[in-house]
Amino acid sequence: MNQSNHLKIGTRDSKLATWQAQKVSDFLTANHLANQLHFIKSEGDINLTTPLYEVGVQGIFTKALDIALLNNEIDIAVHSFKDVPTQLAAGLQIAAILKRDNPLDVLVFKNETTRNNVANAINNKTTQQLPIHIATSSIRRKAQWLHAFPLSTIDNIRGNVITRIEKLHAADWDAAIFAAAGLERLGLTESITGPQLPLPWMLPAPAQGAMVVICRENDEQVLKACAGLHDEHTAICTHIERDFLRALMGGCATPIGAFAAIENGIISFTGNVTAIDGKDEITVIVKTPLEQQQLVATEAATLMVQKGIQNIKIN
Ligand SMILES: NCc1[nH]cc(CCC(=O)O)c1CC(=O)O
Repeated sequence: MNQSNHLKIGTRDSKLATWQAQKVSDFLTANHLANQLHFIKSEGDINLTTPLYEVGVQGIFTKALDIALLNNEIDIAVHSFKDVPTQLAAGLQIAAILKRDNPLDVLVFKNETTRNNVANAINNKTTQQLPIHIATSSIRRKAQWLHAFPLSTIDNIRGNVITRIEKLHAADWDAAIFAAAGLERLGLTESITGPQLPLPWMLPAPAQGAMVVICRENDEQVLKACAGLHDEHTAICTHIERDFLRALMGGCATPIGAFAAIENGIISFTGNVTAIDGKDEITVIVKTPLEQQQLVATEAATLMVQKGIQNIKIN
């Protein structure tokens, strides 16, 4: 069959990336737009041993798909928005930002007893006394975790979501941190992963829980095809979070948390920077009417500077 008129959806071949690409594919199919998935390996998947923050370059998950788009090998790239560098590659644009799923981080435990001990320490505000051994390679998660649980030991863990669950059960860590959205998309409930504990006090990565569709600039066919996937409130919130990140000059490897939500026409934004040793942190909150969305990120970044962000050790 000649498939040259099919829209080609590029994706990494991890289960999560494939699930996300399939969601876009299903939408297009439901709208009678012929499409097919096209699998591409990324540097971020190939090098599994180096902690992400040491890899340094931005966009290790997105670069291979950017190149495939620019070379016309694919027409659409689907990503977790939090993995996309704040500066898109020249010649590319966002076609749609999907309605955000659960933005929280979740701790997955090997056993129930440790989960209960951690939950109790959080409820009773005695986290300062609880030593625990956890795994994450995100310096944002590491920093915020150490701030709450200073007696913890933290090890790096790499690999896709499924690999990390397997590593947790094979190693001697008590728990590992995941994005709830990733677990939920893959149907990884507690019966599969082991006991879970959502961490509402941990401020997510900018754009966590949201998916983005990227295409070539002015590709009217794709822009039109994907318009129905777009969620305006998610777009406003994630743009604020990413503008805040950009204003503080953070890449994917910075201990910066940011989350915005819109309720009754009011944007509530929280931004956080935590030192990598967990000792110092600064949190800012900005609330403005929806009409003033353009001001939020700059105002929050300015507050960060006023509160002394330059004294926080972030690398
Ligand atoms: N760093 C990889 C990554 N990128 C996006 C998600 C989850 C989905 C999302 O946040 O939209 C994950 C897995 C994780 O952090 O556990």
